[in-house]
Amino acid sequence: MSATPPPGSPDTEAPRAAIGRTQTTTDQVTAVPVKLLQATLNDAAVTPAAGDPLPPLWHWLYFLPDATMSNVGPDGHPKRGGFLPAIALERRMWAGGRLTFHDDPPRLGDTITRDSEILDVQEKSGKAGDMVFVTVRHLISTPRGLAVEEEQDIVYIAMPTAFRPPPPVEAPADPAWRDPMTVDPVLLFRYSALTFNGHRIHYDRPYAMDVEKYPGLVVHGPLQAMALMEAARRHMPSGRPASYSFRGVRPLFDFDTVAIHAYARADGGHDVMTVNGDGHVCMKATVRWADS
Ligand SMILES: C/C(=C\C(=O)SCCNC(=O)CCNC(=O)[C@H](O)C(C)(C)COP(=O)(O)OP(=O)(O)OC[C@H]1O[C@@H](n2cnc3c(N)ncnc32)[C@H](O)[C@@H]1OP(=O)(O)O)C(=O)O
Repeated sequence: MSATPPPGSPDTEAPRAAIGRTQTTTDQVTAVPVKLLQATLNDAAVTPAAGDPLPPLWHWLYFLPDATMSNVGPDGHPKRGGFLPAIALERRMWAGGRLTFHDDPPRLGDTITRDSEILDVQEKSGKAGDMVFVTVRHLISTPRGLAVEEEQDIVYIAMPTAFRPPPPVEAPADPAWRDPMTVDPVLLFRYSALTFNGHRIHYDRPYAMDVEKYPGLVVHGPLQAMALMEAARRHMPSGRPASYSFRGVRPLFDFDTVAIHAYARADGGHDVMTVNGDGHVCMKATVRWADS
């Protein structure tokens, strides 16, 4: 385990030396981000009140990165170094995650604590070339105890010279349900603002296209994961998600026509996925329901 270097200082150690590094942060579950995300997701939910439970995944509205402008890197994220290892590969993507939701969620008004640990740093070679996956575990607690266990996978890839999408994965036929999802630059801007995510691929088209070589603005992985979870909850109103896992398979863009497909699983859960206009899966997620 290594001590956390100051933000922006290059990690002189091997990236795997960061494994075991820990960080604890606290925050307050306030109403304004909840109201603004409801509006952003076109959700006509009632005004949030003290004591209301946060829907699953909505803890992503808290514990936001607060790097000063002088500590922001060229991609708009906090400069490399600090808690996360300073990976040299320039292009960062949110690759996936796994969550367990305990019985008593964070509630409006709670002071919440996030205990984070770098669980793994793995160099891999894939179709996109050399990659480094960093897995971070977050344990989210309220005054009543552990509420959410989460593992996040972040991937770093070399800056490409041209956009080379992963091989397409066709969405299976005959979904149990299929909902349209509208994505556009305003949605992406609002989600970036709500999560204080400065990554320029989501709102700065010249940067996204000229520097990272995407064909358009990239839809956030966490936004897709949330949209999939919200769709699953709409269709299963009496279900309580017990666990959730998701993986970004293919980038989704602001110009795409998007649908959310769902497929019932033999274990009582659902596979849900964002599917682009070509019928290709972009994010694939699995929700398992408590008591199913
Ligand atoms: C927020 C935020 C950023 C974002 O939101 S970025 C937008 C959301 N993320 C995406 O759109 C990711 C889309 N996915 C991809 O572009 C590709 O799947 C990816 C991640 C570049 C990998 O593609 P490859 O074709 O190179 O992968 P391979 O099939 O060759 O697999 C090689 C090994 O990597 C493992 N792997 C692949 N994808 C994932 C994944 N999503 N999560 C975890 N692991 C993955 C795969 O299992 C192979 O491993 P082996 O051990 O079997 O070698 C922000 O920055 O904050």
